[in-house]
Amino acid sequence: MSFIQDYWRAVGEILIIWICLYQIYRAFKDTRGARIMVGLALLLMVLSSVSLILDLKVIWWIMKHLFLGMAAASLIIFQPELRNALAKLGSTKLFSFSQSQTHEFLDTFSEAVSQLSKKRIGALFAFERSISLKEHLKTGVELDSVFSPEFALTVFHPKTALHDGGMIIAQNRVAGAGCVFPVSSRELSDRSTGLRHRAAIGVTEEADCVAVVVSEETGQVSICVDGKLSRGLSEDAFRSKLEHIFLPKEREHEEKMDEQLAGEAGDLDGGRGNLAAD
Ligand SMILES: Nc1ncnc2c1ncn2[C@@H]1O[C@H](COP(=O)(O)OP(=O)(O)OP(=O)(O)O)[C@@H](O)[C@H]1O
Repeated sequence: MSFIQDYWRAVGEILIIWICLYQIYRAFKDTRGARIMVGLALLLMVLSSVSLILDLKVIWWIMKHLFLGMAAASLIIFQPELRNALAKLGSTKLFSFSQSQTHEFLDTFSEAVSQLSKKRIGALFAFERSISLKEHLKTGVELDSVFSPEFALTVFHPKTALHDGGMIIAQNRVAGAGCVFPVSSRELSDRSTGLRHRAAIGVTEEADCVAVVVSEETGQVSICVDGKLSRGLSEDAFRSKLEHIFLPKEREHEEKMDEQLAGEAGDLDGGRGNLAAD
């Protein structure tokens, strides 16, 4: 009986450890520090196995202490990702605005992006969420203005003083422009990715913000969340992605209604088919 209890406890422990390790792997696999950590872990595993098998006591002792060092190092290497994850845990509300206010803002914002794209005016926006973007505000000019398409077109016009850099939007207002965002140094599949797009990736890797890029070269519109860039979005796809991010509940509800209506339409067609067969 006690053997079975011990057996299940061991199985449970192994399962819990694997689930935790897998979740940690999933959360960090695309991050900048992941390769360093995987390399270090592999090196430590090989050295510890060799020292255990050959009974090399001094190396084993060093390995044991290095594990502790690695845990401390991971806190430093993954500091932005940990900050992000903890902020997500701590925040329950991303927008302190009513759904209708956010809806209105998204309409205005989509209109601005569409005009920027048609006119091929390069632009970069970062939407602040639970992690403050104050440190990036300091690199540009702090503002506190109502957002409008005309405002965005003026700021990003290539002949204005503020066009270089990104605009920060916080609480549906323009908090600053001409801000310098951290540029991601990650290796990207598309090697031609320029600095504006890399800055969008970089700032969303460091904070939980959402970045929107309009390419000056192609007019393409992209959204970046958690360092993942969705490029070349059509107007509809862009709008729907924005709603998914900022109005997730409303979007879910709409999708459910669509599915329900499609289902009902299918039932009706099926019914008609049966009647015809009869
Ligand atoms: N770190 C940064 N933070 C904010 N904006 C930046 C940063 N680096 C570059 N930019 C903006 O990007 C512009 C240069 O973009 P670049 O052509 O290198 O990028 P891109 O991704 O190819 O964009 P595009 O498709 O618009 O040309 C700069 O003029 C500047 O306004």
